[in-house]
Amino acid sequence: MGPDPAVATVRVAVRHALAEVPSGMPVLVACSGGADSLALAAALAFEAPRAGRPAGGVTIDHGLQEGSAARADAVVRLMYGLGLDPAGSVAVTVGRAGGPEAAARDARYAALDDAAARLGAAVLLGHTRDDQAETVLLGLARGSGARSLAGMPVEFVRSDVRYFRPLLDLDRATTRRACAAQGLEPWDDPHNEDPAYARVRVRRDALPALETAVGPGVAAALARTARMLREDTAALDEWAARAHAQAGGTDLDLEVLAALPRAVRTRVLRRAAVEAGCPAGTLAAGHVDEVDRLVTAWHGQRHVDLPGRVRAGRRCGRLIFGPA
Ligand SMILES: Nc1ncnc2c1ncn2[C@@H]1O[C@H](COP(=O)(O)OP(=O)(O)OP(=O)(O)O)[C@@H](O)[C@H]1O
Repeated sequence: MGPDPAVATVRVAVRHALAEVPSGMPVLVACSGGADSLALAAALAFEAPRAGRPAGGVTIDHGLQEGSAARADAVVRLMYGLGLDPAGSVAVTVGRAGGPEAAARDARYAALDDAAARLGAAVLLGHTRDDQAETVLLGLARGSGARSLAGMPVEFVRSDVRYFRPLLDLDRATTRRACAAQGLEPWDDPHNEDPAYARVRVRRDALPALETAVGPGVAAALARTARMLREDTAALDEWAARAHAQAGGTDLDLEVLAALPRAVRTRVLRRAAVEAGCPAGTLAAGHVDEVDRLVTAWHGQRHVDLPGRVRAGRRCGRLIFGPA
């Protein structure tokens, strides 16, 4: 008899992801102990030896709840029990910048970067299609641009570490069933049920209400929207990279800029500002719009000051980014 269908589905997803990891590179699963990453850990433990690949796991103790260290130890034991080696926990200190969720995420990724870099490993994350749908819906409700509505990519690199999300096409019900079928007991983080978080309210109230209003399959539809937007934004980014090189780095030809569609021009302006030293995370849409007005609605305004002490101003038919 073959494995339970949910177990088989998660394993196939992991097998496909492993095929994308450079040969010989070890793989680490980031496991919180929740159903998604636990099902992912079990599938990795099954698939990695068959692919001839070393595989381990890491869990992060954010230290935000009572008993978190003991729970991290339990996740480590679970991972060893599955056959993942090495398996370890990393305790992190969560700061305050950007709010509690963002601070926990920053601390978690920094710790995952370190753990993976030490082993020269790639990292698997357990985000599912439901997480993707929530991200897109939150972005829509907040009026985000295409970059944000494009949701989470299946694969990305940060700090030279390759990250993969093998479960992005699977729903949460599948990971829960896969855990149950293998006798794995996931830990349900109370934060995931806390209505103080907008994401929890979207999961609990908004998505079910949408399903009632427009019919089943809303999460899959939102994930499809994200995938299409990701392709579109990748094309626009590529166009902007070429236009940026053509317009001239941090000293840009105003005529070339003015001839570009706004979606491409604002991307070029953003790139130029960052190249001149403006920290990418601090550059808001409003800043870029103000610089854009120097190009398309100039009526004598002198310059625009940007974060990172960068200044954009017009001179002799050029838009110049430099130190303020
Ligand atoms: N404490 C943690 N330790 C290790 N990895 C984590 C931790 N928290 C989150 N992750 C990783 O990030 C992914 C997404 O995080 P998120 O907070 O949405 O997950 P979760 O609901 O806590 O757990 P799960 O996704 O396993 O059900 C997880 O699937 C996991 O891969």
